[in-house]
Amino acid sequence: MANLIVHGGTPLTGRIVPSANKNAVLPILCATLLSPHPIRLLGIPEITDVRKILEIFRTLGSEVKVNYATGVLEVHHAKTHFDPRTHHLPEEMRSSVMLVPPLLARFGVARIENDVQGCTLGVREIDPHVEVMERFGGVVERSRSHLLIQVAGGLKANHHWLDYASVTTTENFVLCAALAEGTSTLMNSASEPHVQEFCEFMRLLGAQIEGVGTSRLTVHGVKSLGKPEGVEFRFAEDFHEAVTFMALGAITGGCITVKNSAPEQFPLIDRTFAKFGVQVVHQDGWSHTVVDGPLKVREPFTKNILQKVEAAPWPYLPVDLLPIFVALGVKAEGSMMYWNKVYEGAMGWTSELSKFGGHAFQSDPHRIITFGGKPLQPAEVESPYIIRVAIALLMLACSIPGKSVIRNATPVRRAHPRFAENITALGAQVEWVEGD
Ligand SMILES: CC(=O)N[C@H]1[C@@H](OP(=O)(O)OP(=O)(O)OC[C@H]2O[C@@H](n3ccc(=O)[nH]c3=O)[C@H](O)[C@@H]2O)O[C@H](CO)[C@@H](O)[C@@H]1O
Ligand SMILES: C=C(OP(=O)(O)O)C(=O)O
Repeated sequence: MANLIVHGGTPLTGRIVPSANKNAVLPILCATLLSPHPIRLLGIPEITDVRKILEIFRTLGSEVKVNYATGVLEVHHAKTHFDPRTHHLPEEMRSSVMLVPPLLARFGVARIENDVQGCTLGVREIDPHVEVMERFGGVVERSRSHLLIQVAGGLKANHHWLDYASVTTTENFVLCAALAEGTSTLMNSASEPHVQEFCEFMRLLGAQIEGVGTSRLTVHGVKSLGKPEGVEFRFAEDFHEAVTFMALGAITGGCITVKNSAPEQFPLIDRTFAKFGVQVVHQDGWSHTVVDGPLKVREPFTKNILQKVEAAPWPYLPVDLLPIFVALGVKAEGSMMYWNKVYEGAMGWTSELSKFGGHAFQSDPHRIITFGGKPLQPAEVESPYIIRVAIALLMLACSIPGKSVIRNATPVRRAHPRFAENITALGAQVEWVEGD
């Protein structure tokens, strides 16, 4: 685990181009395994989860050439092989589960370890994924350490309706359906920007997908994916990172301008910023915040209710962004309620906020209330294993004059390449210290 040491109190200001969205990059990397032809990806971020997937590709015999300085990845799964007795998919990241469909499509067998984990946000279900595999003809065998999934005679198209709009289950459905025999439909599919970006990449490979961005996806199976001469795809900017940089500017009293090619995805995000007195301006492919005086929660017109931020599957505000707004709420004068409708274990870090002098109250597993604008002091805090909670704690540390320590900030490296370097260039004094 590594710690971040922060000397806060400097307004962060400048321009920055966000990196690619981890949650688009990971399913796209998994999708490359569906094709035996060369694939070139531009803008690949140097993050832990990418390294782990590339490592497994190399172990499987794929050709992988990556240059993180230029952001170019060339991957070619021509001589790839898979043996469930010796090849184990990485356990420390959720997206391992999206390697299963390509393995089933190409080798008829896949194995997934029992303990596949991601951020500690609560129960991360595996059942919806297993159900999808079974619907496509997978036969699942459970053992003490893993699940073995086999399919005889190719994947078979089907119609399925998810219990909830799960991001990676939707991506797994599309990964299975792309090469399945026949037409498949999925109801209650997820439609997050990263799901849409993943579907765009699948289309570039030749997948026939209708309904991208909606809750009903139709996929007409094709015989093969990719092109012998190769395909090239450039990742879009990560909206999580764009929001993070803008919020860092606003909380420190500075102004960070971020490249943003998709402002049409932002109306609800902009309205959420506005609840804290932060205006977002989108202009000529760039976005920045404008703050008039200290941050202040906007009073609702309805009497006797709390102002609130509700997070749920897209097109709601994404749950992964909630901690960023909690940091703003601790700083802003006034009260705000945050409602995480997805995870039951994502809000249990109010005690860390209180170490800064912040006042936050956890009302139930899904909700907290911030009573912001209290005097804050630097502190040594401990991040749970949740990417943007580590960042929310860092945001507060950057806004408070003096030295703070964010212990166990390592999850930041799962999603945001060169994060400390990037914010240093914007005026922050922050460094990594490898810890116990
Ligand atoms: C690699 C990747 O892309 N990870 C993202 C993906 O994870 P992931 O695809 O694992 O998240 P899901 O969309 O499946 O939802 C996560 C969990 O929430 C619960 N649930 C969710 C919705 C709902 O209506 N009811 C319900 O019970 C389930 O227990 C589920 O396990 O989407 C999450 C939700 O946007 C994000 O936090 C993760 O960053
Ligand atoms: C929860 C996250 O990721 P994962 O699903 O990979 O744990 C995240 O990106 O915030």
